[in-house]
Order: sequence, then structure tokens, then C-alpha cells
Amino acid sequence: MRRTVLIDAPSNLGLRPPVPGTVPGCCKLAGALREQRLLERLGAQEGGVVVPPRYDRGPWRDGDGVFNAAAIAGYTPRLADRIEKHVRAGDFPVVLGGDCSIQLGAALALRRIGRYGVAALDGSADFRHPGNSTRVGAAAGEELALATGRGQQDLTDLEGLRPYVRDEDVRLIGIRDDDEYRAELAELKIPVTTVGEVRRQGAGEVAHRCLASLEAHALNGFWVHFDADVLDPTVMPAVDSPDPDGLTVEEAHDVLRPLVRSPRCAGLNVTVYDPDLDQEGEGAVLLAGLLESALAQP
Ligand SMILES: NC(=[NH2+])NCCC[C@H](N)C(=O)O
Repeated sequence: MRRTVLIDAPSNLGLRPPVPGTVPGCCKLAGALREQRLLERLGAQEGGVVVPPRYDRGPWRDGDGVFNAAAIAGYTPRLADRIEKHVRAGDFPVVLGGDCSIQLGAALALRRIGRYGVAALDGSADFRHPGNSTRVGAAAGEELALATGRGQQDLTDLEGLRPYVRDEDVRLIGIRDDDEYRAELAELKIPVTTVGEVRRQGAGEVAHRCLASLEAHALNGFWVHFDADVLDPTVMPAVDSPDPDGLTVEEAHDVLRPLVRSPRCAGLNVTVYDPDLDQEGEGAVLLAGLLESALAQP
């Protein structure tokens, strides 16, 4: 059996300030889940903390591209080093963010090793890029575009490895039925299963189809990206962009569990839960429980 290794990636570099003069609190996600004794509950080994650089957008203005780009470009290979080491050792890394820009670390790590897919359970496609928007800026709304090679070279072509993930190797699950990038994703043939479709098909069936198609591909494996905003805001309001009509906890569990239990799954990251938006800490209790039940052995 593979060892589960818990790695903290507490970077908030990819989100806008929640209030002018403040920084996003999602960098406290890892601490909040560890305080729920996640390490023990997963029976995980300690993978340490990949410490991110300071959040400082400097004189950045709309139109200047991705903010904090130099910091993200510096951080991504360091996070990739840590993840790559564990994947090569046969471990199962669980990476606690942070915002969704940390997904680039996993994508780069796996691209160094071979050809991997990504199954993203995410409330939004995070597919903004210079070809579809003039408002590029927050990498956490852009990481799927960046990972598939769309956008500025300092982030899309680290180590000359653009794209880190091929379009055809992406599976997006749980975006809302009205996601602004649906038409573009359909045109690019990037497979999407919206919340409405999860409900119609059944969560277990969605996971099963996702696995079957990823396993059929000529892939070394796949990564799972779990953005807490895939959940409905009635149960998970502590996110930067709460969007109604998300998955129930049970639906998220039923999609997540088969994916992370596949021998082809290389690891998982968890992003965007913001303890600053959660006075009672209920989100941390919920996420730790969800991860424990999804990852627990039978
Ligand atoms: N949970 C997320 N992925 N949030 C990213 C959303 C970014 C937000 N739309 C912005 O551009 O500021």
C-alpha cells in the first residue's frame, strides 16, 4: 500500500485581496485542517511545508497580466520538487493549499515524470486567459488555462515544459451549469460534467466514467484537484467566490472517493477554503471529514 504524505502549500499568491490592504486567508487552510488532526486521521506521513514567498502585488494594475507572477513562477518549481520526490518514491501526496495556483506545482511535477491527466472538482473552470478576457490577473481563476499552456510564458512554460497538461487529459467536474467558459471548453473538447449533469447521471457513475476514460488513455496516471468551492455555499461558504448550486457533501464524496482510490491516481490537492471567512471553523471540520472518508481504507 502507498504511503499517504501530507504536504502544506500555503500560498495565497493567486487571489485578489479580499478587502483592500489585506491578503487572502486561504493560506491558513493547511493549518486549519491539521488542527483537525488530519495527519493522524489519514494515517499520513509528514511531508512538510513548502513555504511560499510574500504576497506583494507591488504596482500591479489591470492589464499587467497575472499578479504575483514572479513569485508564483519561483514557487511552482519548489512545490513541484517536493511533489515529484514523493510521486517517484511511490507515495500518495495530499497537498493542502493555498489557492488554486498551487495546482501548477503538481502539474509541473507530473509533467517532469510523464503524461498525466487532471480531474478537477471545481466550482469554476478557472480558464480565464488572454484569449478570452482582458481581466487576467488572479492565477487562481486561471490555473487550468495556464496548465494547458494558455497565457504568459513565465507561468505556462516553466522548464520549457509547456503544456503541463494536454486539453484531452483534463476532466472538469462540478462547475456550475452557467459557467462562463462552457462554450469554449466544449469547442476545445475538454470534457466537463456540470453539477446538473452530476445530479442526472449520479455521482458514482460520473466518477466511474471519468476513471474509465482516464485509465483508457495513454497516461501514466492522473492528479485530483479539489477546490472547496465545488461544494454548495450553504455548506461551504468560506471561499473567495461562493457560487450557488454546487455539489452536496455526499455528491462530492461519491465523486472523490473512487478517483483517489484508483491506483492510477498520483495525488490530490485541496484549495481555497479560507478560515478567515469561517468564524466557527465549520469548514475545516467538514473538509477534514470529507477527506478522511474519501481516503480511508475500506
Ligand atoms: N476559487 C477560485 N478558483 N477562485 C478564483 C476566482 C478568481 C476570481 N474570479 C478573480 O479573478 O479574482
